[in-house]
Amino acid sequence: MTEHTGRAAPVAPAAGPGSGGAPAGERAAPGGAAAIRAEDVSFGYPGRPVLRGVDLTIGAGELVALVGLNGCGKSTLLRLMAGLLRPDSGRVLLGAEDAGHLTRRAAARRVALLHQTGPPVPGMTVRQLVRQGRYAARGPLGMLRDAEDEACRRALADAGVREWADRPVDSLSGGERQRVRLAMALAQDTRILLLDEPTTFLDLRHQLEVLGTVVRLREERGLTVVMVLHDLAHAARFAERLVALRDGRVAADGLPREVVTPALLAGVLGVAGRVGTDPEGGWPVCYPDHPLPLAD
Ligand SMILES: Nc1ncnc2c1ncn2[C@@H]1O[C@H](COP(=O)(O)OP(=O)(O)OP(=O)(O)O)[C@@H](O)[C@H]1O
Repeated sequence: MTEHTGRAAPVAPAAGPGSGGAPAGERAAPGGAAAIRAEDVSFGYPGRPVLRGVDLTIGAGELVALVGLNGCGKSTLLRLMAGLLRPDSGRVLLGAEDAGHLTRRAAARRVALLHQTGPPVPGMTVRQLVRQGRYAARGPLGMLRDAEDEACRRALADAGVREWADRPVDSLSGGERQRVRLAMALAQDTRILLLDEPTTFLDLRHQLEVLGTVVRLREERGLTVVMVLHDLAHAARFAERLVALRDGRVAADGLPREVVTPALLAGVLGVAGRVGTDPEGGWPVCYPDHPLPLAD
């Protein structure tokens, strides 16, 4: 994995995509293209409504952080964007295509989703697991394409896990496995990357390294990235746009320096606190104080 300086990609509001004064949801995407568009999306599990009328456009090339309390629907929204769930009403478009009409394989050629999975298959090596990320790129008979080995090699290197390629995944620590999951998602080689808590289990150093890698890959390859982060400091620093969900709805959407306020902390994240500005980087810095009772 390439070293990241720690001086994050100040996701240059002035020059970056998504900058400008318009509300983020209405902002024109770079080149005018929307990579993902959720249109009035509602979804629930049996007896449990989760998302209620979500309208959200992610422009091609944007780097967006999705934040919100546990259970507010962040992972569910990513699964809808990945075509793994179908909305009860509304629709999710990937480019011009309705994600709900795509086969799993077709969706996986467009979108890679890093998510928390169950325990690894005993004895399966890192290389074997990362190769599974190539399933959508294979032919219907599972024939390997020439590009497969190269894509896997590149994904192992990008995620910084090449040295573990021949180790069984079940012999790795939680943080090491998390980076292997990132490699598996990168091996899909898609233009859209959805990352559900990509820094879970990682020590601070590796959190910064993984987020730096995401920023770098997005810049180098023009990827569209939506990542769920619980660490608001990281969301504010590494993403150029922050979307907050509350009770299954978009409660805030905009540039981190506009959106990260004491009102967001209190009203959306249930925390009393102050917000300052990093003197060097210019991104917002939160000083959370104490939890607040959650309003219904
Ligand atoms: N497969 C499922 N069946 C039933 N309910 C589910 C299922 N998956 C999630 N839920 C419920 O849907 C709601 C939203 O879950 P989701 O995982 O999208 O939340 P989240 O915002 O990602 O939470 P967290 O921050 O804890 O990961 C929660 O109340 C959860 O219990």
